[in-house]
Amino acid sequence: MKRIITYYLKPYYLRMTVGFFIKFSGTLMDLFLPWTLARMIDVVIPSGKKEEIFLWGIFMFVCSVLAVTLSIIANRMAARVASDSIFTIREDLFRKVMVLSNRQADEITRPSLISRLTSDTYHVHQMIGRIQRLGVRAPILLVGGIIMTLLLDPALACILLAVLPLLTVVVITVSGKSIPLFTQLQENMDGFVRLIREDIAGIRVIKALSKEDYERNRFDKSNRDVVDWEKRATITTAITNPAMNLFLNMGLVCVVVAGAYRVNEGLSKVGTILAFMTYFTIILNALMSISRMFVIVSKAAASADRIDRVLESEDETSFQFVPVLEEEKKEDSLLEFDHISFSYDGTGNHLRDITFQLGKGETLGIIGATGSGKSTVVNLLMRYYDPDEGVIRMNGRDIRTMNLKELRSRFGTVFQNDVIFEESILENIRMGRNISEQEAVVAAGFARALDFIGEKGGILESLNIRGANLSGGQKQRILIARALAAHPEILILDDSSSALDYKTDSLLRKELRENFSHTTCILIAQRVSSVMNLNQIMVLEEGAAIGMGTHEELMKTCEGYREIVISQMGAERGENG
Ligand SMILES: Nc1ncnc2c1ncn2[C@@H]1O[C@H](COP(=O)(O)OP(=O)(O)OP(=O)(O)O)[C@@H](O)[C@H]1O
Repeated sequence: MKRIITYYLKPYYLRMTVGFFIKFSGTLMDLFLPWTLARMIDVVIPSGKKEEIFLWGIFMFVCSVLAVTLSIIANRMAARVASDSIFTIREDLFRKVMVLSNRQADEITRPSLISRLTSDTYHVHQMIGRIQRLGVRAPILLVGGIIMTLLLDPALACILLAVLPLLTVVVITVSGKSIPLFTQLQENMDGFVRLIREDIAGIRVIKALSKEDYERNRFDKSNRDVVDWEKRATITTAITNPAMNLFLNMGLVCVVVAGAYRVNEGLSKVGTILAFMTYFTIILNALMSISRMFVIVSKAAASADRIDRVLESEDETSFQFVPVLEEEKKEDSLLEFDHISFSYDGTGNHLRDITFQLGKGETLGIIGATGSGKSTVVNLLMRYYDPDEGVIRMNGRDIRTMNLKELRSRFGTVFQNDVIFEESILENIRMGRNISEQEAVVAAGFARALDFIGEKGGILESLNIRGANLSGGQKQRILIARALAAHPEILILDDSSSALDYKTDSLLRKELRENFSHTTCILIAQRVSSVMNLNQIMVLEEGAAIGMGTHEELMKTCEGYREIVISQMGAERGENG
C-alpha cells in the first residue's frame, strides 16, 4: 500500500489536492443547505419580505447547483486519477511479470499472477477512486454535521451526541467482523477463478475421460465455499443498515419530541428542528459511507500487498550479470555443459552431472523417458534457471556473464505447448520481429507448412486463440516456422515434431539438414527415428546421462538406448544396430 501512495499516486498529488478542494467546497455547500432552509423557515418567511424570500431562494438554488457541479467535477477528476494511476500500476506489473524468473513465477504461481493483474488491480482502482470521493465527503459531512447541529441547537445536539457512540459501536463492530470475512472471501474467489480457468481450458480432456461429475463436484465445493463466505460477509454487514436506521429513528423520535417541547416553550423553532433532522440523516449516511470505506480499503490493502510482492521482487535482468567467474576458455565448442547439476526445488535431482560439448553446426539429440530432464537441459541453456553446480559456456564464456537478451536472441526455440496467438499466420511466424512476408513464407516452406497454409487461405489468414482451428501437427509446423524464420544460430526443438506423421517428420529433418547445415541444433524427441542421424545423442534417465554418442556407438554401449530402439523399431533393428 505504501508504494501505491508514495510512488504511484505521487504524480497526481497536485490533481488530487485540487480535486480535494473542489470536493470540499461542494460538500460545504451541501452542508449549508439545511441551515439555509432553517433560516428561510424560521426568519425569512415569517418576516414577509418578498424580496428577501426571493434572494434566499436564489441563494439556495445557487448553493444546490454549485454543490452538484463541484461534486461532478471532483468525481471526474478522481476517476481520472484512479484510471491513470492504475494504468501505470498495471503496466509496471505486467512488465515485471514478463521479466520474473521462472523460479519466482513457480513460487507465486501463474494463476495468482493473473489475479494480481486483474482482480487485485481492480480493487486498488476502486479504492483510489472511492477514497477521493467518499474519503473526502464522508468525514466532512460527519464532522461538519455535528458542528452545525451544535450551532443550531446545543440542547438537541446532546441527543445526537448520545446516539453517535451507539452508531460508532455498530460501525466498528460490523467492520471489525466483516473485513476478515471479505479478505477470506477474496482468497476463496481466487481459488474459484483458478478452478474455472482450469476446467474451461481442460474441457476436452474432462469430456474425454468422462470426468464431468468429478469436476462438477469440485466446482460445487468451490462454489459452495465462495457462497458460504459471501453469505457470512453480507449477513454480517446486513446488520449495519437496519441497526443504524433503528438508532436513527430512535434519535429522530427523541429529536421530534424534545424539539416539540422546545418549540412550544419558545426555545427553538420549526425550521431548526427540520434542519436538525436533515443533519441527523446526513451524519448517519456519512457514518455508513465510512464503514463501507473500511471494507474497500481493507480489500485494496490486501490486493496492494499482493501486487507489491510482485513489484518488489528482484527481476531476472537484475541477476543476469554475474561478475566474470573464471578465465574465458578458448575452446572450439559453441556450447558446453560442464558438470551441470540442478534441482528445481532444492530437493530433487532434476539434472545430475551433465557434461557435453557441441560445435558450430553440430546436432545433438536428447532422448529419455518422460520426466527424465530433457526440457530441463533447455531451461538451463536459455537461463530460465541457473544450475546449482557446474558451468554452461557459450564460445567458452560462462553464460551467466552474458546479457540475457543477447544470449536468448541467439536461439530459435520451439517448446512443448508453445502458444499460437489469435493473429494471422504471418504474425504468428513473425512474432513482432523484423521478418518480411517472403522470409516467413520461406520459413513455412522449411517447416513443411505451406500445403495446409494454402488450404487455410494463405499466410494472411487469421488463426483462432491457441490455434484452436489447427490440428496438433499444423500447430507444430507454424511453431517450427516461427523458430526458423530468424535463421537462429542455435535451434532447439523440444518434442516439437511429436504430432507430425513419420513422412512429414522425415521431410522436415531433410529440410533442416539441407538448409540449416550451419545451425547448431538440439532436438529433444521421444522417437528414435528423429534423433538417430544426429552427430550426438544423449540418453537421459532420472536426470543423469546414461549414454552419450552416435546411434551406432550407443547401440553398442548403452543398454537403455538399445531398449528404447527395440521398443520402437522392433527387436531385429535393435540386435543388428
Ligand atoms: N518448474 C518445475 N518445478 C519443479 N519441478 C519441475 C519443474 N519442471 C519440471 N520439473 C520436474 O523436473 C523433472 C524433469 O522435467 P523435464 O520437464 O525436464 O522432463 P522431460 O524429460 O522434458 O519430460 P517430458 O518428456 O515429459 O517433457 C520432472 O520430474 C519434473 O516433474
